[in-house]
Order: sequence, then C-alpha cells, then structure tokens
Amino acid sequence: MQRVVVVTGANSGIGLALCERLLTEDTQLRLCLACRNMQRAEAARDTLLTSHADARVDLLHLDVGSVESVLAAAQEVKARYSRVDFLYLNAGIMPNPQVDVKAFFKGLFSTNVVNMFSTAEGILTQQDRVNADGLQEVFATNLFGHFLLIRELEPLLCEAGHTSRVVWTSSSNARRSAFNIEDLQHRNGTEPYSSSKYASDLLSLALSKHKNSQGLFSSVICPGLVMTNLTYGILPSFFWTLIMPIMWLIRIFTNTFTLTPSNGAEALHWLFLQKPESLDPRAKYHSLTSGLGANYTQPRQMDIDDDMSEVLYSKLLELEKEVRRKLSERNADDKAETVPQ
Ligand SMILES: NC(=O)C1=CN([C@@H]2O[C@H](COP(=O)(O)OP(=O)(O)OC[C@H]3O[C@@H](n4cnc5c(N)ncnc54)[C@H](OP(=O)(O)O)[C@@H]3O)[C@@H](O)[C@H]2O)C=CC1
Ligand SMILES: CC(C)=CCC[C@@H](C)[C@H]1CC[C@H]2C3=C(CC[C@]12C)[C@@]1(C)CCC(=O)[C@@H](C)[C@@H]1CC3
Repeated sequence: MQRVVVVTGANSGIGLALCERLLTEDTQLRLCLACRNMQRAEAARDTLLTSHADARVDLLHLDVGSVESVLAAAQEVKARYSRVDFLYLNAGIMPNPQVDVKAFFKGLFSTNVVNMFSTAEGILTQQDRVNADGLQEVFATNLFGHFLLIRELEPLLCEAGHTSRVVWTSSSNARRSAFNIEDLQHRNGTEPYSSSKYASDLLSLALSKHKNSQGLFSSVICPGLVMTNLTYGILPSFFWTLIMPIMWLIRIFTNTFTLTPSNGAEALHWLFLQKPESLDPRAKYHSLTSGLGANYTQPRQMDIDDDMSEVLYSKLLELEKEVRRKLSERNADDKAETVPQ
C-alpha cells in the first residue's frame, strides 16, 4: 500500500532532512512537500530526486500563516489524495529573536547551565506582529494554521478502516510559564515562540483524546538544537562561525545538541516506524545525539494537564468559527464590490 505523507515547511532544515530520511525508508512513499515558497520547494524536490530518482514527490502551495491559503491547500489535498497517513506539522518561525547576553553569561556560571543550553530558558525573546488575518503571526504559523489544516483534513485523517498520524515539531523551549490560556496568541508577552510550542503540546494531547477513537493519533517531538535557517537567524553568522567549535564541544556533554538537520529529524523518522497504539500522548519524543554522533529517540513526560488542554481545544474551535465567519464576510464584501452597479 502506497502511504501518503504530507510535510509542512519541507523546503529546508529539519523538514527537508525528514523527507530525505523517509524516502530512504520507504521507496513507495507518496510524499507531499507543503511549502509557502514554491521556488524553494522545487529546489528541495530536485535535491530529493537527485538521491531518489524514482520517488514520487509532489508540491503543494501552503502558507500555514494564512487562513485562506490553509483552506485552499486542504481542498487541494482532498482533491489529490484519497488518504493521508502522516501529516507532519513542521513549519515554524521565530521572528526577531533576541538573546539576553547578560542572562546568558550569568547562566553559564550557574547550576542551570545545562538546562539553559537545551531549552534557552531565560535568555531568548522574540518580537511578534499581527498578520493579515488579524492573528499574532507566531501563533498563526506555529499553531493555528496547522490546527485549521487538521480540521479541514479530518475527513481524510479520520477515515474508517485505517489509522492516521499527525506529528508536531515542538521544542524543549515550550514552557508552561510562557503560556497564558487567557492570552492564547501571546499578544502581551515576549516569548511567542515558547508559548506557541507549549500550545502545540497541549493541543496534541487534546487531539489524541478526541480523535483516537476515529483512528487519528497525535504526537509531539523536539529535534534538539539544530543548525538551520531558524537558528542562524538568532545570532549574526560570523558569531555562529566563531562559536561553532564550542557547539561541537558542548555536544560531548549534552545529547540535545543534535546540530545537523538529519540528526534533528531522528524522532520524526522514529515515529514513522512505530505503531500508533504503542505511543504515549503525554510524552514528547526527543531527538538526541551522543558525543560520538549516534542518534536515538527518547520519550520524556510533558509538563501539561488535561484541563488546560481541553480549554485550549475549545478555545481554538471558537477561534476557528470566528475566523471562518470573518473570511466569509470578507469574501461577500469583495463580491459586492465587483458586481457592476
Ligand atoms: N532548529 C532548531 O534548533 C529547532 C527547531 N524547531 C522547530 O523545527 C521546525 C523546523 O524548523 P527548522 O528546520 O529549524 O528551520 P527552517 O527555518 O529551516 O525551517 C522552517 C520551515 O518552515 C517553513 N515555514 C515558515 N513559515 C511558514 C509558513 N507561513 N507557511 C509554510 N511554511 C512556513 C519555512 O519555509 P520558508 O523557506 O518559506 O521560510 C521552512 O521550510 C520549526 O517548527 C521549529 O520551530 C524546534 C526546536 C529546535
Ligand atoms: C550569547 C552567546 C555567547 C551565546 C548564545 C547561545 C545561544 C544563542 C544558544 C544557547 C541555547 C540555544 C538554544 C536555541 C537557540 C540558540 C541558543 C539560545 C533554541 C531556542 C533554538 C530553537 C529551539 O526550539 C530550542 C530547542 C533551542 C534551545 C537551545
């Protein structure tokens, strides 16, 4: 049976490395790269076809941060495929990151040093903005767009007779203290990235609860610290070049410095090979790399509770209704404007 796998944010970094690994694993796969930038998506497909000439690699235009784009992409998926076996929700942004250098050096000489290097706790903030849909951009991209995509694809994902999987690329930067259920979109804080990733952890649990009986299983992973466009955006490139030998040195002491996209994709790949019933919906599956470069996956319990996850789920359903209502009003207005008087 040819399995259909959709990967968001597949044109670079961890998403692209996952595609490479999946094609090596299953040559019969039908792989769909869901990307906002079609030029980069085509380049990614070319790269994949160089090492897997016979692979079936499709492209799909998807800007996960735009409601209209998500709805159109979902329609396209439903038209193209009769099933979706895996939906990897991997696209993510961390705009305008700022490192608190003072806090970093203070952390360096504290007992919190290992935690600081694996979670960036206390040293990393971002500046967010409102997008064209009136949503906070980080929330819309990292969480809500993906939620809407799942909702739209439910007919395929919850089809009788087979199981489907959604897998969130979360982060160990996801922290309860950065998340406020009364401020879902993190309009008032400086850690929208951490908040959005914590929300994805909560949402994954809620999805498992509500959808397992319909054959849909949701899991969460952390790729570790990986050198990608996202991380290169945090510090100037000359600085990364400067500290890179130190990063490789640190890897000897912490297994969370996976560093290469392929290592970071370990847990995503590992989940592809597991039976969904064997997975723990409360665990985050971490990609880890030993000092000698061996990859492995380790589940760690998430700091989440059922009540909060339920409240988040219902708030997202409410927001979905509101967003759909606004969109149909906007479409009606546009139509009225184009009708000749
Ligand atoms: N690197 C790391 O250390 C860690 C990364 N992560 C997570 O891993 C995931 C992948 O990131 P990573 O590979 O590191 O970084 P990259 O920047 O290389 O990859 C991010 C991908 O997401 C895509 N993307 C961003 N915004 C949108 C959008 N609106 N619609 C569609 N696609 C979009 C990007 O496309 P485009 O080329 O168009 O920008 C790109 O393909 C993210 O969710 C990130 O939060 C988690 C923990 C650690
Ligand atoms: C200022 C100096 C000298 C060094 C700064 C090092 C940090 C830039 C670096 C330390 C821990 C890193 C880290 C991430 C980004 C870069 C650091 C803050 C992440 C936040 C990247 C994205 C994620 O999702 C996390 C899992 C990473 C956690 C560790």
